[in-house]
Amino acid sequence: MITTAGLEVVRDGRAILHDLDLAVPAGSWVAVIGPNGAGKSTLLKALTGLLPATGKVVLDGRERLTPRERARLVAYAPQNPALPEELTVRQYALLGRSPYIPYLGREGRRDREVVDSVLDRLSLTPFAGRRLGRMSGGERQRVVLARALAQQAPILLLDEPTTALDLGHQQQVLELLDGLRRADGLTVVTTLHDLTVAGQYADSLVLLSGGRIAAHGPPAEVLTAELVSVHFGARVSVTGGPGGRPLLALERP
Ligand SMILES: Nc1ncnc2c1ncn2[C@@H]1O[C@H](COP(=O)(O)OP(=O)(O)OP(=O)(O)O)[C@@H](O)[C@H]1O
Repeated sequence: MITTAGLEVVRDGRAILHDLDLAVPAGSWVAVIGPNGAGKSTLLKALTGLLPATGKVVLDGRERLTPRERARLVAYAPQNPALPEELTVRQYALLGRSPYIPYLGREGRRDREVVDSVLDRLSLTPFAGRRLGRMSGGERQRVVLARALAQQAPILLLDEPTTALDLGHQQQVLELLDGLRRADGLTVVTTLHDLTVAGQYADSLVLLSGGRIAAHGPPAEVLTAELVSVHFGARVSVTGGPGGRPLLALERP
């Protein structure tokens, strides 16, 4: 569903991503992990076409897409988007329907139904009429996700979708994403800082370090104490959890 070949991003004269070759199969969930500054957010932005990059990015077999085609194919939720404070939750989520609304047209019944359903699934219905400037950090993060999900695109690129969420809402969002990809065959790429969570939900992990792929594979192959020590400088113990998926715990030095 997503492939890159020789993907390179240079910003302010400095190479941020180097020669990345990636393949994300349709219907899979790939988590991009790595230390701060490794290039995770940059990779997601390059996949959306938001950043100038060299090399190839092929989405659903296509290298060239109009903005409208791209918006129907890829939904992207950035880490900390600037939100228009005066818009209500519902108005903001409706922006996700823009690729389906004719030029100079208005949203229709189907658009409103999709948005209502997404707000419901993210427990945002009680906030539908509330302005974004009056929402908490975690509530705003769920609204950003609601807009991305309302887009109903087959590829979801989510940058740290759960950082501001409490444990219950983290689980709700992660289970919702997992359910969507199983039911609708969505392809999901997320950056995630919580390595155990990444290993619990993703089919495969891409470990980025210094803008290069340091490891790529199933969670048990990437989440080893050695790789975590080398690339994060952290000491952890790794045990096998349900389904052989690794559980990591910090160890005091
Ligand atoms: N607009 C920019 N101009 C120049 N350099 C940038 C820009 N944005 C990010 N960078 C640099 O690119 C590198 C990768 O940044 P990126 O945000 O992709 O890292 P990340 O892996 O997502 O980090 P984090 O875990 O801290 O979110 C960093 O060294 C950062 O300083």
